[in-house]
Amino acid sequence: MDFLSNTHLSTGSVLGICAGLYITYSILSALLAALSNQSRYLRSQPWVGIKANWFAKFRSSLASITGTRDFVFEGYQNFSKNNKIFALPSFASKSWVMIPPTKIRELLAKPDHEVDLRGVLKELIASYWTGDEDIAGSGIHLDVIRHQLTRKLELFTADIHTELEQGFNEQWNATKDEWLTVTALESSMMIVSRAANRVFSGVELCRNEEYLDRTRMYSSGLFAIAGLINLMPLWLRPILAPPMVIWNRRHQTVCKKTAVPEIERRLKVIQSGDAKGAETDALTWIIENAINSRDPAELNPDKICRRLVRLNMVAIHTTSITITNVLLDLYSSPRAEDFVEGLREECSRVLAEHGGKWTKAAVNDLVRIDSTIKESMRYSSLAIVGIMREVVKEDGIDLGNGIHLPKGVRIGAPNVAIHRDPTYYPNPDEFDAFRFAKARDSLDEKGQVLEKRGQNIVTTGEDFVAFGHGRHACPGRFFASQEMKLMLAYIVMNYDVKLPGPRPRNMDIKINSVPPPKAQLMVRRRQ
Ligand code: HEM
Repeated sequence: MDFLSNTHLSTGSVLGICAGLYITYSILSALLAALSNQSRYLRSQPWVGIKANWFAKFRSSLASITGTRDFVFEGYQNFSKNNKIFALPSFASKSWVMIPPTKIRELLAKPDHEVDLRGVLKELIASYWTGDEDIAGSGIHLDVIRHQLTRKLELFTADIHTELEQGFNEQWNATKDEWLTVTALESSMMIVSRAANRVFSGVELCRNEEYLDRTRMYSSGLFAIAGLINLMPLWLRPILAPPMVIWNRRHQTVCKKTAVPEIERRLKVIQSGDAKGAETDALTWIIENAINSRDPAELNPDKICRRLVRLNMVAIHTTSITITNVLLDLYSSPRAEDFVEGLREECSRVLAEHGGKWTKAAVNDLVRIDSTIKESMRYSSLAIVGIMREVVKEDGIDLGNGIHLPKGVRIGAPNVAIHRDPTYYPNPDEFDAFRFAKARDSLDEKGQVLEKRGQNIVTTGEDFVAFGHGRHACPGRFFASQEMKLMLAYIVMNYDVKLPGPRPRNMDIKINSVPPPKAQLMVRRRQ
């Protein structure tokens, strides 16, 4: 007994000493950080959201959990409009230095060894704790998105449409006579995930409910856990983060169980040189690129599976949230009836012109559909702060007009405020579905759609930053826009849709804004 209680005591003491050391370490690091160049620099900048009261800095960082949007609008009016930078508090993470839209081009022209995106993205998903650091933000699956997927989109239009149709039949299984209530975000996520996985890994996996469920749960779990980890002070993370991720890893294990047999089958086919035996999709391209890399580790089926899961992670939530916003914005608009009529007219006309089949060329002609989605991305920005970068150049960077940002400073752009700036968008607080279609919707003397450059959804700019901008702008946007356009076209042609009440407000959490998970739609098959 003595021995046991002694052991118990000594374990307790060791834990106590460790905790003590850790807290001392945290306080020392906080003091050192406060003395660093970066902190001195931040202290000398104009801040938003800080009121003259007790613990002002701490209270403003706490308020940033749900109040970042207001801070950004305040800073935009007071500083960005005068081409100045401002500092934005951020709870439990580095504060942001917000640059005005006029400086975005200059920032994005800087090479990656001066301003870095990857490190910021890795931190947002807390990849140090949540895992897969070896593939997060780099490598073969990203090359596949950038090159093969975007170039070969036309091969998949019909397949995506087939899966969307099946997905809607399952998720929005309404009749012509009765309204069915569906959960907007959840049902969209199911439909998007099925259609996207057809292109990522073929018919078998995209119709395997367990695989789809687990990839979705893994991503949602990871985003939620990363969000919580990022809210924790640094010293608490090593204690709480490891147990938090254990359960989520289980989803990844089940994904592997389901997908690895298919991956091994493909590996065999492709390695045997039977090019025709392998389906054309992202999985095949990942394997081909892995073979070309001449790195045997890349051919590990587990690693290939983790890449497939990562593809799901970057693609499904972003697309589902965006299409949910589109539906909530469109059908809650006082002009919904006119917009929907205009969209239906366009879809029927374009489909007839293309022989009744959805092809990439047909989707390209959906100018009003394109505009409606783009308008919603402007009006209900997913990112409150975007173009996230960190200065990694030793002696900092210059952005002209005397703006110098030292190493370690985290940079962002005021997305929400740019998208509501009347200089770029007349009546910015109105959801005008055909805002971007008006210039393109007229026909020339040969009956061709007049293409006004820069109006379509995939074109990014200093005034449209929903997909980022510059060389790191979302490489999946061509794929995402094709999927979302086919989806909206399918909805307006096949369903009547209404909201059970007013549009529910999106939920702001730090720098992101998402539709409430319980937001509902009422749907009915068209008469
Ligand atoms: C509507 C849906 C989507 C939205 C709103 C969106 C938005 C974004 C944004 C804002 C960025 C950061 C760009 C920057 O900072 O300049 C980004 C990066 C990225 N997105 Fe998307 N995205 C969407 C869909 C997709 C899809 C479907 C894929 C894959 C098929 C994808 C893959 C990626 C990747 C790999 C990156 C990192 C790029 C890099 O590191 O250079 N995204 N996305």
